[in-house]
Amino acid sequence: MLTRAPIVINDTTLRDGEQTAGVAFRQSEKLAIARALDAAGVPEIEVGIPVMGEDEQAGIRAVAALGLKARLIAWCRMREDDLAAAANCGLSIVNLSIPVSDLQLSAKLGHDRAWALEHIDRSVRRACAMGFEVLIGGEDSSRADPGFLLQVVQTCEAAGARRFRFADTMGIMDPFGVYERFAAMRAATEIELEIHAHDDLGLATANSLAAVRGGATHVSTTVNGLGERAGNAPLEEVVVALDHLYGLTTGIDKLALGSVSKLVAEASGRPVPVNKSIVGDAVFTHESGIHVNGLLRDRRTYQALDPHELGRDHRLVLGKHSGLTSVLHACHEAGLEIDTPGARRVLAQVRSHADRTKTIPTLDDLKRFHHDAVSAPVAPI
Ligand SMILES: CC(=O)SCCNC(=O)CCNC(=O)[C@H](O)C(C)(C)COP(=O)(O)OP(=O)(O)OC[C@H]1O[C@@H](n2cnc3c(N)ncnc32)[C@H](O)[C@@H]1OP(=O)(O)O
Ligand SMILES: O=C(O)CCC(=O)C(=O)O
Repeated sequence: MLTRAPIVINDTTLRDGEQTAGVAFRQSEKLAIARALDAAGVPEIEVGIPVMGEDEQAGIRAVAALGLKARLIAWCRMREDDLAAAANCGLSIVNLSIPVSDLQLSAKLGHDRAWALEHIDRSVRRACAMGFEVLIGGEDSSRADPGFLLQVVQTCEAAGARRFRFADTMGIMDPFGVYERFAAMRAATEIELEIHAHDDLGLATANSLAAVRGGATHVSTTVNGLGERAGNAPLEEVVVALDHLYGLTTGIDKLALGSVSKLVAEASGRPVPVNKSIVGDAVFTHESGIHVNGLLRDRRTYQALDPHELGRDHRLVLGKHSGLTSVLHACHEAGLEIDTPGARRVLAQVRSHADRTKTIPTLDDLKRFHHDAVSAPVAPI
């Protein structure tokens, strides 16, 4: 367990989440998602990208007009036109993004490290003078020279930025590397540090936790892990893992995670896989005979998380891997009397049903198997 101040979640479903190829939220959906995140206790929401134009700005203004408790952030490139657009949106916090790897600095912007440091200093001061609270996004931080990155963070701090966001833009880091980079930044600066992890190697949540261990105060997330390519660190995973593994609170209501997930799945047109951690439909469903037998004796035998924490419950189903306990239990629950030899006959039918249909038998199926099993002639001794 870590003894620390609450970790602040900066949810970017409405910005990086919407950057998922093919996803576009209507204004009504943006408002509904913002409301749901706020009601769940998400303290920061990255609302959109003002420089995209009037429609995007209108959407951001509409979210701002909701009067939510959450702090709302506009994502900007580190450019004057982006800042001017943000000034049109009624928000007081901007995230100014600048690439910090040599590759992106030179290939995208045609500049070098010295220019970047000067540009950060100038841009932060300008944005502060415009009355914004300034957060800095270090795009491609994971491929930046580690020594240069510390200079970047110190330049942000000296110029008056409140936060530096380390973006593993390409999702190429592992938790050990992330921990080291955050520990080094933490030792070099007092400002807030945020991790923005992508999931290209399936490590976004693990990397976010490693960043927290290394000193991150803030974590970027998206609902259901929506986002560029393989997506971002999923809100639901980060919130539950921080709580379970480190005892760190985020102030987010775990009971709300399921409904927020459904809302975003629908609005994005990206269904949640049934086995998706925390919010997947099947993550508390058990078929295997040994597991069901254990769960019925003591839930802790095969319970990673208490589903009640998420407003859910275990579901025990019959299938190819069931054992006799499962069949006896299912029959009992359905009010069907059966003895052990009868249950063996039901089990044979359950297995054959699973092989043939690749589905979980319904209550009607079970009643039919039961009827066949109890009316089957008893084999002569
Ligand atoms: C890692 C991330 O997620 S970064 C966020 C990415 N999100 C998006 O791109 C979604 C929204 N983007 C858009 O709507 C458009 O790309 C806009 C409005 C930002 C820019 O549109 P356009 O002016 O048509 O530029 P275009 O998309 O062709 O190219 C991007 C420009 O941004 C510049 N740029 C990229 N990152 C930065 C940065 N951090 N700071 C300054 N300039 C940047 C590029 O060099 C390029 O500049 P150029 O037009 O002078 O060549
Ligand atoms: O620079 C930032 O603010 C982060 C941008 C981003 O989404 C990323 O790098 O993946």
